[in-house]
Amino acid sequence: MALKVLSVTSEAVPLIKTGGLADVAGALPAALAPHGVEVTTLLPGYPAVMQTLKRPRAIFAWNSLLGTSARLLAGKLAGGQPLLVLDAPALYAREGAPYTDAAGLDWGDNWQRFAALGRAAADIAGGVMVKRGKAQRFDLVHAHDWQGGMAPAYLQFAPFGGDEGKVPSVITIHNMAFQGWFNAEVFPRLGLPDAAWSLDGVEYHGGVSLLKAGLANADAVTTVSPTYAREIRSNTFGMGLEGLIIARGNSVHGILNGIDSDSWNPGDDPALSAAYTRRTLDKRIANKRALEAEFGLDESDGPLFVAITRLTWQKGMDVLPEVLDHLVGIGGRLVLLGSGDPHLEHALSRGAARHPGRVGVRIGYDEALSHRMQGGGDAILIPSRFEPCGLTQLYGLAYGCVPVVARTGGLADTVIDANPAALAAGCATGVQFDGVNYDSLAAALNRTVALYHDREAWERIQKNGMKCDFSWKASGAAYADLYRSLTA
Ligand SMILES: Nc1ncnc2c1ncn2[C@@H]1O[C@H](COP(=O)(O)OP(=O)(O)O[C@H]2O[C@H](CO)[C@@H](O)[C@H](O)[C@H]2O)[C@@H](O)[C@H]1O
Repeated sequence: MALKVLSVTSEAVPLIKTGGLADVAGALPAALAPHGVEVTTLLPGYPAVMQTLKRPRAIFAWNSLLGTSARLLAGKLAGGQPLLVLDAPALYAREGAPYTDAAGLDWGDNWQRFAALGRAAADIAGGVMVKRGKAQRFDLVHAHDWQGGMAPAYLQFAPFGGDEGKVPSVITIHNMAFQGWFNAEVFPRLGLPDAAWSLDGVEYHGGVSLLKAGLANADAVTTVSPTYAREIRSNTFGMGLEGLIIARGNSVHGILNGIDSDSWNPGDDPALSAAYTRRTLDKRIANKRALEAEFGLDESDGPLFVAITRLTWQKGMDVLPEVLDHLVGIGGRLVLLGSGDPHLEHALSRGAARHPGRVGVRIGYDEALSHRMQGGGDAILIPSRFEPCGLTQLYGLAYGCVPVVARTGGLADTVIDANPAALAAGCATGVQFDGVNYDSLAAALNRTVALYHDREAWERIQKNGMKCDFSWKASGAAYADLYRSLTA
């Protein structure tokens, strides 16, 4: 019998995406299926999600889910896997982004929007739905980030059906920086017993943290790379939650993200002008020319850097504008696609205006363009200050767009620096540097440009990256093993 897992997430491709969480939550069902695990995804009913439901079927209704009426709709993901959508119009039927309004401010009722998601998950997993007289329970709940964090807390402190309904849970940290902290006033409205207002419960610094609620109460905690799993034991990366991570000891696991090798395959990618494999790398040049044209850059055989990113401090995007003059000075060019902090958007756009024909910036979000950039750029810049896993370096490896990365988190775990030993052994896949500041990034750019001009070495690096297997094969098996260890 397949193990039935309920994945509780606020994003999943292709339905709704603001970042990497969506890629991972969207890929998990297919990644787990070969291991005898049936993953059902539970998503909030944002307008973007509701629109995709074809003939939605209501399979359950709450009169009051934390004070609001809600229905559960059944649907299917693109791959045919089961999807549940929490249709609670008072919480989700609004214009704007999943977490913020049109002005970019957090929705004031985010505590309720995502506590309701957790409450619904605990009810569903505990068997609130009854089919032919039989409660439809799940074997395990897998919650993601702070938005899913209340599910383990409800399963622990207020399971549906009492102790009978206790279902084991896992929480995955995709980003420790977002902790879902709210004032103490929300506690009485969560429907939890007083015992939950405690060190082992949801209380955190005099308020409620949805992420802490999950970390303290899930049976296992995972994060998305082994290095980040170690880093979050320190205060720099743990961001206040390091003590709890240390206390959870061996229940904390680092499982690397995989990539969806069907959507990210340069040999068969409809977004590219020219498909190619590592055996036909010479065809890549057509994509580079197309990218230059798309961004209005001068045609050149020099290195073309790309960056595809949320524009935030995490991603080191405050350092990139500072280093632009240097990048251009050593013969490089850059095309950037991203959105986020308005100050960073301006700084980068100003940089592009200073270097016409050499630097192109597109502010916005564009999935197909991100593919064209991986397929036409020579190297992808990822100067993150912290990076739980990172996906764009994995896409870069698959596309022969050599990753130039800060040595942190999953970037440290997935890229082999082209140091003399790795070059001699013929196993380098990219460039790593330590510390995110002008000097370190400028030095990494110098090293990359020098490598680029050694055509033989560069091609070797590209091909090594393209040979790497960062599909979900190994990580799917690791999640399945973890689930089984908790349900045995
Ligand atoms: N403007 C744009 N246009 C088109 N596509 C864009 C884009 N900006 C970003 N993207 C895409 O969004 C995704 C971002 O992935 P990252 O791994 O960098 O995640 P992020 O920091 O959002 O997520 C967190 O969760 C993920 C998943 O666990 C971790 O890998 C990561 O380290 C952690 O910070 C990639 O698919 C990228 O191509």
